[in-house]
Amino acid sequence: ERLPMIEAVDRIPGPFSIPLLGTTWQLKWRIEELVVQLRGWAIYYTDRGYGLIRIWLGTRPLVIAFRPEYAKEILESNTLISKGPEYGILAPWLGTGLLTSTHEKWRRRRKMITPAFHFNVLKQFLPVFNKQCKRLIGILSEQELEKDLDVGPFIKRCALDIICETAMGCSVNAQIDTSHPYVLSTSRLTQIVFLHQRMPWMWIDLIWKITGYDREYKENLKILHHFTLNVIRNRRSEYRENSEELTKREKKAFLDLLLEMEKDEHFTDEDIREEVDTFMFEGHDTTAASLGWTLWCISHYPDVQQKITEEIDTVFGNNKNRDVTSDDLVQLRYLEKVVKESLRLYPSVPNLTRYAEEDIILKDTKIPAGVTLLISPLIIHRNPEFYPDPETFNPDNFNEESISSRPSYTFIPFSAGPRNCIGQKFAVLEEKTLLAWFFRHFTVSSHIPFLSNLVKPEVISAPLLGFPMRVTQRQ
Ligand code: HEM
Repeated sequence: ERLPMIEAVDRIPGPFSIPLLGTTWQLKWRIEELVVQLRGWAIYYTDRGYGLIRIWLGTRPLVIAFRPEYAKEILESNTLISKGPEYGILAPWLGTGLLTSTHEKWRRRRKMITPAFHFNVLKQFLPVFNKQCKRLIGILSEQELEKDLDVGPFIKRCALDIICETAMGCSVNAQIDTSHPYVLSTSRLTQIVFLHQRMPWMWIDLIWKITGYDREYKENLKILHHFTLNVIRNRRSEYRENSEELTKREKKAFLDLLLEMEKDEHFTDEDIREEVDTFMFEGHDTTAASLGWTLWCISHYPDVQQKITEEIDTVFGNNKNRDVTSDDLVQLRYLEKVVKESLRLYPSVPNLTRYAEEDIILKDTKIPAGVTLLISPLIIHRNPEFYPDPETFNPDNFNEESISSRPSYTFIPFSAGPRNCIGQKFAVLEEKTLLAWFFRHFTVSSHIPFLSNLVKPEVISAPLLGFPMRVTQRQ
């Protein structure tokens, strides 16, 4: 019964494919070249009037939507809410938490968890943001600043500390203890997940096992789950003993909010663990990548940096060490455009997928059940039809007039529709806070050509060269 599906898929245009290997043999091996190749196809097929192309990953059909109007139709759909099979590798780690669950379970959880991301809740996290960003500034100041510094790992550990404390209410102090087992396992797991997604032969159980990845994956998962479950159990027993006191507590982590929701719905430790692990997974690498790219962009655009520091100095005067407040963040409007523009050029999640569980019609194309639909923010965001000079970093792209001149779904770093990113406000607050600390203390510059730092579209958009730059203390 695969035959009608194969026929329907092959009615969609796409590069030459052969049985079994599909298009895989044509795909560029180096991941950063793959982006260039996909963009090439996007231009070739859109010039010929197509909005969709198909490729075969081995025997798995993938239909790529290059244009915003297709992205809109897919992402707004209330039925296309399941993720593609490449999320399968995340199942042992994240269970069926918010990112990976579907249907009724996802709907119920999404409704329950949404209030935990309300602005008033997020505001409570500012002290955590401030504490960790201040620590980052201290650590950066101690580095040898006479030569280029890769700021990536520093930012990543700061983001990890922030998400750990806001999600679980406890600290792993990754910024100080860089070899904490939880920190090492988290980063190794992300690498292994990507490796699995990228190499179709790893989908064969036997190969996955004999190469040793299966064992390594499980070992790291054990460390990670052990840690999260311990935190949850301790917290839960605190609640049992002293629930009133804790309900009144001002500084609450997401975990506390989940424990409070228990009154309405019984959660097992595992139910809570999958949500906490999901926040941990989704909530730090994404933000760290975005911040790294933002600094990369700024280090190449001194005029933008000038405007940022002027705005920051207007808000903070020369008070370098005062905590950032939510009022400050509202005033940092130019900085917000900078963050958005860097998410345009370098969306942390380069590709999104949905799985067609039944036959559907997209515009006038039949998509048979079994197809994975892929939307690439990375490619949509660099379409010259919507962004005249797409590879130039230009925060003015986010002036009101520019925004209103573009069709919808031309800027989707947080996805859109019912399954959009629940943490987007959290992410922007965190990023602005960190940048407000950073640019009160430092400036950045670079002698490496801007566009030579190609994007590696891994689970997140990783930089080919890291984020090396010259960091200078401000006088
Ligand atoms: C710059 C930072 C971030 C970016 C670019 C980003 C991007 C995204 C994107 C594109 C999706 C949709 C994924 C898909 O459809 O497969 C998503 C979902 C999600 N994000 Fe984020 N994210 C960021 C930060 C965060 C943070 C800080 C949190 C939590 C504190 C978070 C939690 C989630 C969750 C739970 C989902 C799943 C939502 C659902 O399916 O209902 N994200 N994010």
